[in-house]
Amino acid sequence: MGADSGFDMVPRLSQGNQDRREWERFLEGVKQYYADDEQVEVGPRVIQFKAGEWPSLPMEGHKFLRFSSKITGATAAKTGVENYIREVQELAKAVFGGRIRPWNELFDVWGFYRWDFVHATMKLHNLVGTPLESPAVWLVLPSRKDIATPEPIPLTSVNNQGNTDLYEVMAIPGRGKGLVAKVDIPKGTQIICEKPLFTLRSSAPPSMHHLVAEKLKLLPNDKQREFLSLHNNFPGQYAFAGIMRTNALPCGPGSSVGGIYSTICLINHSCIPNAHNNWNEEAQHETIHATRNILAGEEILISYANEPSQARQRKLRESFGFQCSCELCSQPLQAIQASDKRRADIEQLDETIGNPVAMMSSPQKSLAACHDLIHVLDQEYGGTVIALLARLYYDAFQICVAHGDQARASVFAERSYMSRVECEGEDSPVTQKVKGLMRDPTKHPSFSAYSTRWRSTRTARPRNVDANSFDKWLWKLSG
Ligand SMILES: C[S@@+](CC[C@H](N)C(=O)[O-])C[C@H]1O[C@@H](n2cnc3c(N)ncnc32)[C@H](O)[C@@H]1O
Repeated sequence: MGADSGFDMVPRLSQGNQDRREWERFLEGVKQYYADDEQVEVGPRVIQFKAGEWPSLPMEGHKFLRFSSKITGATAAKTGVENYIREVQELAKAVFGGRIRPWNELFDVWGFYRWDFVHATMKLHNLVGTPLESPAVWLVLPSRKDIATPEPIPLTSVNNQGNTDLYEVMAIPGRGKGLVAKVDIPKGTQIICEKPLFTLRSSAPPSMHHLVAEKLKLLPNDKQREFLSLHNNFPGQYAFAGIMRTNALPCGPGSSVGGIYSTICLINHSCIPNAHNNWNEEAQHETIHATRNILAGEEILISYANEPSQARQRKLRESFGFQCSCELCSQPLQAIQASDKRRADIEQLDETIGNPVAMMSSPQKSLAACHDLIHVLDQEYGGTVIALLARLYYDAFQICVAHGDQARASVFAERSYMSRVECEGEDSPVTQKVKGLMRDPTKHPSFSAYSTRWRSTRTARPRNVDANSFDKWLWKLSG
């Protein structure tokens, strides 16, 4: 018997340079502090607490989540475990400040992370002892790769606007406020669905300021306050226009109409996002979906810009007024250059795919460019760019449909549909449109518009073949 106490790290450590440096500084602090204490050993990759059955745990490349101990009267007194917790907590606070959240179940102060999630993570690392039985001090350090293995924590309710079961608003070092996942959020989950406070077409600051004032007059007081509390990177004479410029999200790709949202506008940018925002024109609302599994304690991040780093940074600076400090932008120069090369390749392949003359005269080359693009996208974004994949599969659909190939067209439409469901939801008008084309590609206006050289029926796809052979057929690969 006994109660647990400790502290959590919220948001959890990222793989970014600043977090790595702070983690190193924290470890160095622990090392120096316990230099004369034989019970504690801090190696380059391990903190080992030797008293009782305290475990030693690997750290490199992992993310710090929880440090805790079970307090049992006699054992606690014998091992002095409470002192260790308090001391390490102070050392952590000195480096990580407000990210360190102390808790003590004895006094009904609960941790940020749920125990079932923490236990699942510990099991993955084969940690010795069990936190429920031994007077142990634990550092729980899950890595990104662990995410597929723990049982996802059931989501208790539908995730509409105002339901904060999935996330909470928190201060994020260097980025103002942000949204942080409270539980593991599986890929494809709709995290938020929100109606805008208002939408407005973009215009020059003086007129924008005036138009926003008109919109605000129509809102109730609490909604006016929500707008006024949003961040402004362009303070000055036209403050309302500054808030719009900092926060508005386009109502659809490339739209000059922007929407303002009380919650969604608190989501920060990452050049490698883990979530996707989408405007549903029919329902007139914006949704946020997880584009990969997001761990409890991770910040929820969307992308405001996708270009190679120089163009991207310029856009973020000039259009949105900030210098990006995301995981990618805080990588060493060499890694950023490698990413730039991939993003330039992505742009180049996009151009090739979108070239109508090539699509008409040499569709096989256009299809090959789609195939190449999948690999570059995967290398750059690690499978988190469902929205880009949805578009890519739709491009491949268009190439096939324009040459009368219903079999391939319906497979590509199916893939595009599945990606759309994951990043926009079943009820998105675009998802529904692609679903219709998946069932009957001939409904597309450019069916057989360029030629019938690839003519096939919808059911002519190969059956009972392995994935490799199917892919060879689908992409018209030789060999
Ligand atoms: C739409 S707001 C997001 C919420 C905002 N952090 C807040 O406190 O209200 C966009 C602003 O957040 C900050 N921000 C977002 N992503 C960032 C990033 N990757 N690096 C640095 N600042 C960021 C910038 O100040 C940006 O103008």
